[in-house]
Amino acid sequence: MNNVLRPARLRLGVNIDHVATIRNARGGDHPDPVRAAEIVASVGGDGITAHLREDRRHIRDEDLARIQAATNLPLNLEMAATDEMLEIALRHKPHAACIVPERREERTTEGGLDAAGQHNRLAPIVSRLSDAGIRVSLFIAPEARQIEAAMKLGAPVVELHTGEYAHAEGEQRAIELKRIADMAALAARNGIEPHAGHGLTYENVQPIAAIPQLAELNIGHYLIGEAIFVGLESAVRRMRELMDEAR
Ligand SMILES: CC(=O)[C@@H](O)[C@H](O)COP(=O)(O)O
Ligand SMILES: NCC(=O)COP(=O)(O)O
Repeated sequence: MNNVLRPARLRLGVNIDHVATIRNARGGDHPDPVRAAEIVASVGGDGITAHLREDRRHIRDEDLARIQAATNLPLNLEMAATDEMLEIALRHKPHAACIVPERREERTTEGGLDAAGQHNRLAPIVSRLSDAGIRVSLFIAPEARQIEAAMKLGAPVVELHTGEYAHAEGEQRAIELKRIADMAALAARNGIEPHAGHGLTYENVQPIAAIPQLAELNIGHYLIGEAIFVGLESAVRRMRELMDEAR
């Protein structure tokens, strides 16, 4: 492992969707995801991730500009590959757009984007985002054919879905971890910056953070849940410490 080029620092992007989930439960404006973004910035988070779902169950359109105005942190906008979301991304020009699969009836993002099967649908969206100076990321399962598809699409970044790893137990977890490590290495060898995220917690983050090629982790639901008990500052700091220890 020593001869692998490690990105200087593993970045932590904090997904603030579920602050908005709690806000929306009562229809008002508290708690405000913008306040969460400001706290993340104040404790050294490296970016804000927000998923504007088609059903607007958490983050809403008006949140995007407010988040962008509130901090200098790069915004990673998670979006479905639809004309509506493309138009929104082009209007807001986030630092990055992470294209994710979306099904309205799902509780959370259940699998990766089928970049291999949807080349023709994705190609114009990737081009238009890239032409607008938005860094495109594809949220994919850790599979070689999906990395190859990302290469064909010219995506500079892939985010490897860590959900299967997070849910696995015993020997299966080691198998899932190896898939992610192998695919991070494959992506990096082919000039694609690998990120990872979904379902990461204090308990399972370190083996992922130790994968040398990974440049960024995006973590949300667990951090926002933990913030209820210890505050968002402490939760982000603790995650940062665990990530640093793992490297
Ligand atoms: C794409 C992803 O893994 C997460 O950002 C997740 O989609 C957050 O939103 P949900 O919790 O609504 O799935
Ligand atoms: N892309 C993954 C993400 O942003 C956060 O996922 P989770 O930690 O909320 O499961």
